[in-house]
Amino acid sequence: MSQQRHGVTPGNTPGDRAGAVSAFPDLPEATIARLPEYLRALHNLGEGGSDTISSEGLAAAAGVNSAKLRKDLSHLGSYGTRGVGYDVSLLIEQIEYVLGLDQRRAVCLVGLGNLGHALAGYDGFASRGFKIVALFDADEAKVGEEIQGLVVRHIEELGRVAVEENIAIGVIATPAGAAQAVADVLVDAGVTSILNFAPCVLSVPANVDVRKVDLAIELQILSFHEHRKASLTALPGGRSATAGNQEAVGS
Ligand SMILES: NC(=O)c1ccc[n+]([C@@H]2O[C@H](COP(=O)([O-])OP(=O)(O)OC[C@H]3O[C@@H](n4cnc5c(N)ncnc54)[C@H](O)[C@@H]3O)[C@@H](O)[C@H]2O)c1
Repeated sequence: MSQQRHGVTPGNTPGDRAGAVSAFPDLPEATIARLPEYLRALHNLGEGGSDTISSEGLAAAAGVNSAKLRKDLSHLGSYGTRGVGYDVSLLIEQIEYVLGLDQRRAVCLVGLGNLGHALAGYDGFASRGFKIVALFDADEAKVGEEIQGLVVRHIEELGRVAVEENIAIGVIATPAGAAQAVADVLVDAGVTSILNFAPCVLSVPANVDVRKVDLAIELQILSFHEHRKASLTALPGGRSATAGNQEAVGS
């Protein structure tokens, strides 16, 4: 889990223009985790030519329940128009504003092994507003290697490069045993957001946000659901499994 901070940003938010919110909203963690899903669905709808979308339509496109979606969007001061639905481009603007995606954030990646190579080669980050600007590894054999136009630098260069490149987010893809030391280097370099792929808990100061991605945990959660469904169908009278549910990885 991350330690999230959501400060108040005074001023003219898109929500203000819609006449709804007057300050930066303090959002529930679960709502924040769903906003990127809504955004992805809205971009797809917009590209498909939709100007407006009903809450049911957007909920279906995002794979969530429509009551949950309406509640989430009400936190942004977005209620849609009865009989019309939500304005797709306005809602994109509102969500991008709240997620801070109206600013491009520089990202560095530490650990260029199997996972690091895959992440460095993924072009989906740039299209969603994140640019990987620097790659670091501790292995001299990897330093100097070029991946997607970036040269892998030694981890010792991180402090200087983080300042030069104004790095906002550090991604850790090292073995678990090295992750805390890497997190310390990132924190010392002034990086206050970390995405950790290593299977370990990081200790960081209160002003640093950490998000952890662990696909093995997601598989274990699915394993629980498989186990539960099997136990339900095994009940006397053959009760069927409950309706499917979808959650984004990491939410
Ligand atoms: N989150 C997930 O779902 C997921 C999936 C796969 C792997 N992982 C984790 O991601 C991490 C990387 O996995 P991998 O298969 O790419 O490992 P890998 O061994 O192939 O690569 C690790 C890289 O980290 C570098 N490294 C080690 N110590 C370092 C340090 N102090 N500073 C900078 N770089 C350092 C190594 O030189 C190497 O290049 C592991 O912790 C693994 O458990 C997570």
